Amino acid sequence: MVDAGREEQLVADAVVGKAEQLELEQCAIETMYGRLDAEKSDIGAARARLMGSPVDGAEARQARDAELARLEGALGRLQLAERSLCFGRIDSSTGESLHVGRVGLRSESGEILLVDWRAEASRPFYAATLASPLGVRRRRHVRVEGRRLVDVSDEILDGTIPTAVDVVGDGPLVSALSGARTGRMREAASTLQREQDEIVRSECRGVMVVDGGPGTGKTIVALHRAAYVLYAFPTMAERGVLVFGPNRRFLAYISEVLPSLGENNVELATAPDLVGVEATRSEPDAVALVKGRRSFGEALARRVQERQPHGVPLRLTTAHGQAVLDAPRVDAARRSALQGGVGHNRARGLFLEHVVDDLVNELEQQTAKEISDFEDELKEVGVDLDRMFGRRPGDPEPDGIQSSDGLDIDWDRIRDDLLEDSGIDRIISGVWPSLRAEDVLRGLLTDPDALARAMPELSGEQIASIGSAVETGWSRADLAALDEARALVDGLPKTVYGHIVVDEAQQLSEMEWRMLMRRCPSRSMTIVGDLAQAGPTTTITRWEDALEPFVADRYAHHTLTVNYRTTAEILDATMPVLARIAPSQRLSYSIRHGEPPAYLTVPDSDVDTALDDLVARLQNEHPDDLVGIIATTRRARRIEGGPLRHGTVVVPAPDARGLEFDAVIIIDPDEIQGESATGLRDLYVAQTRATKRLITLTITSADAAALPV
Ligand SMILES: Nc1ncnc2c1ncn2[C@@H]1O[C@H](COP(=O)(O)OP(=O)(O)OP(=O)(O)O)[C@@H](O)[C@H]1O
Repeated sequence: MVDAGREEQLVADAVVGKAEQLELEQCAIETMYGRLDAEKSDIGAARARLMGSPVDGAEARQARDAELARLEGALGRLQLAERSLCFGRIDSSTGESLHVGRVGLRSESGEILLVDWRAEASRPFYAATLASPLGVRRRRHVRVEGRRLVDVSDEILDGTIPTAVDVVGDGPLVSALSGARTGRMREAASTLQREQDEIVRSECRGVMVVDGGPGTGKTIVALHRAAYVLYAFPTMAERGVLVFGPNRRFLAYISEVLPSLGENNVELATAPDLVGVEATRSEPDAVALVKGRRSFGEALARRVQERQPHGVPLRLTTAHGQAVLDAPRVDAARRSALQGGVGHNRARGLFLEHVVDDLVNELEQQTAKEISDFEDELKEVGVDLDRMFGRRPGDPEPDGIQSSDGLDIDWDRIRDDLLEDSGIDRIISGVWPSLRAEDVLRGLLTDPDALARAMPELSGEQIASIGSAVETGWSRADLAALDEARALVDGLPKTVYGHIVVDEAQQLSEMEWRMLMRRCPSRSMTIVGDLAQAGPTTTITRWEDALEPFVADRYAHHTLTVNYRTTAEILDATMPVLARIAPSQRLSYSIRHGEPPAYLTVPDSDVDTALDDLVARLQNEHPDDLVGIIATTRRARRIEGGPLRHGTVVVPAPDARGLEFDAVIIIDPDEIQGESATGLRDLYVAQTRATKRLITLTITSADAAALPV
């Protein structure tokens, strides 16, 4: 037992200890910022020198531009490291200590001042636990504002007693998670948890799938993984890293994470960005669903194949003679032209070359035969050809075939002529016309018979409506189909990536998986998603079904289990819905507690007033809260079109995936549930967006009174 006087002394020691610690850390941090400034100015000077030095020739200019780009990249990274340059420190049981932060820094004499969070040396900062301290005695979280140290917080991991130089406080994770949301996701390099860090730092260079319930940090892991790939796998980084998300609202939400991790070289894209075409038309989910199936791509491929010759001979008439190439020869030419997935239009040129080669061969043989027949005829009538051409006995036979006037036939020139011959081109166009990808897709969408064959589950009415909608623009499902048609017609996309991160991957249709895989020939991907949150336009219900066509079973799979977003009370309230949409999925484990969810009922005519009252009350009680109002698409549009409610964001339930708010108001679970075939999943998504407060407004028939339940 510690007596009162001794206790006071310990507290006083701790206070002095903390003040001293803060002072020491502040000194260390000032040194780091000093080095950061020096490195920035060194790079600035190197850049100025380079720009001022003369360059001689294109090669030297190219080399200089590459070096300039490298220096600018390095400078950009250092500039981005300014905020929270250092956020942690580990002290080993043997007395060594290491500061961890956004970039690596060394003093002028080469001594390590700061280690990049992605470096191997930083691993214990994330991986050490009480059960397995990995030689770490103390893990310290450091909080700076501007360049000023604000606080430190220590965890003692090796079981030793904290001393006056240890500042044991609240976990920084809890304070990070309890803070108000801003509408933009924040990076979490300083609080990445062990199970997350293991995935981020994985040595796996192929495909990695990360799933887990809502709020388990899948997006956080995916984005930190992208930053890690850029740091640790330079060859992948050189080929580019893409983060693919379901819509622009989501991309805007995550847009600040990578820059604040010092990485500006990552492309963020949605399907319209990849395809370069906007989806301007909506369509029934049932139609989008079948358009997203692989069989739709196969129908497109058949349409393109039908514009190539199969089992037919080719009759060719040219100024140099006529020839018929039989069907096996035409088929062989087609097959070799199509090798390597070059696409119909480029293959057409190769097919023309094969056909012309065959034609020249044929003409050569025909000419040789004609000459030899003619010679035979002349011999028969007694003409001595040797005398006629002045050949003496023992002279070699003429090399190649000669025309009757004694001149060599230049078959190479004839070949070149034929390649340019408009007549031949017309004949080839008859069997292998040049195509436009848009026309191929439009052709299929407006061909009721072909559609009925490709999509037997659609009604005649739906098929007719697909055809008539084509002229009014492309739908979201059309984009992947257009991408597929382009690959078939014009070959694989020019822009590919060394690594692709896919978020909300449960949303992808089979055609969208193909669209992404086309852009990642190395099959190096981080795929995160939650199949229980899948929307109505995907047929994928298991990761193996999505990946098998591309990598068979060669992929790693991790499941995250701790919920960092939602309080335990809110999570519990989602259990009945989860049990219906994904009975085999276990609820994640929440590390935070809070208010129980609230339920209100109002008549339809009072929804707007009830919403106003609710928002006013929330803002009064919790002025910093960001409030998400989630409703059906129709209702969300109506609310958005009404008066602006400051501090709120209105989101249609199908677009809420991935987002989060301090408080969420759900407007009518039944309406959301009835909006689509997967409405219950949309409801689950809506219920799992709140970090602190969840309020559900149920609409009753007009005459029922508003009553809290
Ligand atoms: N290690 C961490 N440190 C700080 N915050 C974290 C950490 N891990 C997750 N979070 C926070 O928890 C919240 C949920 O994380 P995230 O959005 O990545 O979850 P998710 O699994 O992608 O959810 P959903 O399935 O709903 O898209 C976010 O606010 C995120 O910043």
